[in-house]
Amino acid sequence: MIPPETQAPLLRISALTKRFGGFTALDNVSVDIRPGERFGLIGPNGSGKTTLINCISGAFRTEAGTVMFRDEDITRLQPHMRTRRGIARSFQIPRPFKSMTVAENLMVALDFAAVTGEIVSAAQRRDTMMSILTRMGLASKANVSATKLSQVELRKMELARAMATHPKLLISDEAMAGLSSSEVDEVLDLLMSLAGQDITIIMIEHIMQAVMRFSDRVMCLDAGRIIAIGTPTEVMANQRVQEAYLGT
Ligand SMILES: Nc1ncnc2c1ncn2[C@@H]1O[C@H](COP(=O)(O)OP(=O)(O)OP(=O)(O)O)[C@@H](O)[C@H]1O
Repeated sequence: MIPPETQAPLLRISALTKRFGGFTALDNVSVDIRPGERFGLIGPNGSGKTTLINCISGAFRTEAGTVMFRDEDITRLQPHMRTRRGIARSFQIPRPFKSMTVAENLMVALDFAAVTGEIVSAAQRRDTMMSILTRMGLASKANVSATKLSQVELRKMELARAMATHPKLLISDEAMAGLSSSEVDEVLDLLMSLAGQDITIIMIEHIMQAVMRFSDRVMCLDAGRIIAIGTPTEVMANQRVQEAYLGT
């Protein structure tokens, strides 16, 4: 087996800088993320976490630096093309189509993800949809209106929609915010099981215990810069992290 640190990175971010007018939200950020890694991204409010994932997903153009994904330079690629390459993102606040059932919501995501020219029968699409819902523990909710879902079910559906694009890299943006501790465990278990299935996951999370349990490595941003990167234990013990993030 190839040791993880010698594998080619799935995602390589090099010297990335993002400015909003005169304000620098990301300042010369470089990091490699390995295939299969569970990567926690932390930092205080306004430190640049969302900006970084917007630069990875393509929502933001960058001023300088490059984003390489599976050895391809995707820095200038449109967001939907990055989705097709295998980058998916779940949003902190799920916005399902309220007039639709869970199954219909997922079908929309599957349609979006469909490769142009690929012929997939309705039965195949339905099978794919049901297998994703089963993986997410939502099979019994397939025909339920999205408006009837609980908060934790909505978060799972948001992850299911991201999974519909068959990602190699899944970026989970605060999927656990506002959930009870048992619900946090449910979503964490789900993300763990996805990570065990050939999916690399970047998890943005403010719930420290979840980050600690989930991550192989953690990176902490502060004011747009990386102040620490390493194992969860190393990062939590880092004095700059404690000062910046934990306010101690
Ligand atoms: N579209 C934008 N226009 C102007 N400034 C922005 C924009 N998006 C983010 N910023 C600024 O960039 C900085 C980083 O914001 P970002 O949302 O990336 O932080 P964050 O670490 O995700 O914070 P939080 O934990 O609160 O979500 C903040 O000062 C924010 O105000």
